[in-house]
Amino acid sequence: MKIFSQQQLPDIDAATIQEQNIKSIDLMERAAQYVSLYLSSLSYSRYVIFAGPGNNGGDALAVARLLAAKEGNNITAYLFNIGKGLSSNCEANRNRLAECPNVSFTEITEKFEPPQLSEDAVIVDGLFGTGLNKPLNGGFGALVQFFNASPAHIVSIDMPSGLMCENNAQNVRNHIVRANTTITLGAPKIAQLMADNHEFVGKLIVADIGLSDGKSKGLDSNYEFTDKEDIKNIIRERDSFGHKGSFGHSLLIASTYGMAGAAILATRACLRSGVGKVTVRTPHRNNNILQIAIPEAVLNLDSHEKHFSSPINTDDYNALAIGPGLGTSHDTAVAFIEQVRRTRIPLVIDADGLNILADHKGWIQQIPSDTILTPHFREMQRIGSHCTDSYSALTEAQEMAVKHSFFIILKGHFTAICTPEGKTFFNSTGNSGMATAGSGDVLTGIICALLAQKYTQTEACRLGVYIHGLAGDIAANKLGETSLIASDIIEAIPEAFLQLSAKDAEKAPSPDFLILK
Ligand SMILES: NC(=O)C1=CN([C@@H]2O[C@H](COP(=O)(O)OP(=O)(O)OC[C@H]3O[C@@H](n4cnc5c(N)ncnc54)[C@H](OP(=O)(O)O)[C@@H]3O)[C@@H](O)[C@H]2O)[C@H](O)CC1
Ligand SMILES: [K+]
Repeated sequence: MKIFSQQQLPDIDAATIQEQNIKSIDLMERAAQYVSLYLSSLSYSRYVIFAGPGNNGGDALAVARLLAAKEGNNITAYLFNIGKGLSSNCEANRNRLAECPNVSFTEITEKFEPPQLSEDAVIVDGLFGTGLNKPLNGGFGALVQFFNASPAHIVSIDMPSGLMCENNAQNVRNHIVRANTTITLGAPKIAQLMADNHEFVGKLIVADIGLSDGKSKGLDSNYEFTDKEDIKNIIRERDSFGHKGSFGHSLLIASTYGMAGAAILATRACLRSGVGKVTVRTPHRNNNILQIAIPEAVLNLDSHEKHFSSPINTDDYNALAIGPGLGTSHDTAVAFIEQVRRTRIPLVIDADGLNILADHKGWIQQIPSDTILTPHFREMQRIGSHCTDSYSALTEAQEMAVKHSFFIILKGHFTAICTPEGKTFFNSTGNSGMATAGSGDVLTGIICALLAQKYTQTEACRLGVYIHGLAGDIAANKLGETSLIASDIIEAIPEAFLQLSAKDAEKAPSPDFLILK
């Protein structure tokens, strides 16, 4: 699913109207139908609707009318018409609502007497949507504070009012609605996917209102939201005649003595992700624990007892992941950069690999093109130079990906994959239970397995992040998010692949058919 910027949204509306031969007010009605359907599904009977002067307000007034058509709903609507007048569709919906008998409707042109709002009411926030062009202040700022202080449940239409579509660094945070739920129209907006805006967005629901994909107008976007359909187009069937060699050989360089768990988690995840063979390079003293924990893995022991100290030739391998539990001692850092510099196979750098780069920023220039880096927000802050919030971290990851020809996986609730071509893919799977020790090592193992199977870097990143999140969701469904640990994610990887693989799911249509393997 493509994500369009704020500037592009009016063009998408225009394309939709033209392609489907409808009027813009019909599109508004469609949006309002989705929102009112959702609101009716909540077990509230009192709805207090707040409409602004633009089309977001128009949506809200249409929602008020549609909700009023259902028996038993107690609807109050306020329209704030205090500036330069209303948009034409907002005005049309005001006129339609004025004819509706069972709505208490007030148009505010000057003074507003706020109603009593108790916890059994829903505030429907239709003040401002994607047309917001500066932070809210004055009366609207105070109105937002009134919403946020009330015990009522808040549902925002399209955007929590006051939130900008992309960059909110200069915004006034206490003048942004803190919604319980945001129903966004067509596709998510970039600001809604940023971790530090979660407190405003609440639960994010996307209403598919049948918008154009922009093709007819030649509109493209650098942002995409990866969904199940995209993944089904990426994932390949396994070659039935394949052998161990055809599914690739992954090399993992991981773990100091005392951190063997990182290597174990990454290796297990790698083995569960379809690779033919895995070799782990690790210090001597990790020998016994790794041999016992993962009998399927081959060990390549570093001569040093306790840490990675000397690089190896990677010619016999198809992909390398380096960093989980690796340590950051001087000896290891020197071996790390030597290893990375001489590597000519697809490469993933994670965890302590990123910490070493943070300690030696100049080394970033020496990392080969097409390397995958997997920082979370704090690691991105360490390897970058100017991230202060989620959006600036994303911007810096995008710039770094283009400048150095890297793939940067910025891990978070909506993990973002930034490519050398300037594209950003947001992931749609995963949950907060996955914010647990070792979860990143699992992702690194999965991606290394996919690279060894000759998925391109873009495919391996998108598929790997999706599978990792899906496995986390499957595990959380069984165990709950609170108790989830990294090993549970690995246990659920097979189920995640099963859910995505057409071949694995194929069943004989009747007993008259016998599907040969
Ligand atoms: N395709 C879709 O997704 C559809 C979306 N719909 C809805 O339309 C809105 C966007 O509507 P738009 O009219 O462009 O914008 P808004 O309603 O968000 O706001 C515009 C008005 O707000 C004024 N404004 C902007 N910033 C401020 C501010 N800080 N303080 C006060 N007033 C502000 C602006 O006035 P200006 O003179 O400043 O331009 C406008 O009056 C979208 O979010 C959806 O809800 C369609 O209904 C269906 C299709
Ligand atoms: K809104």
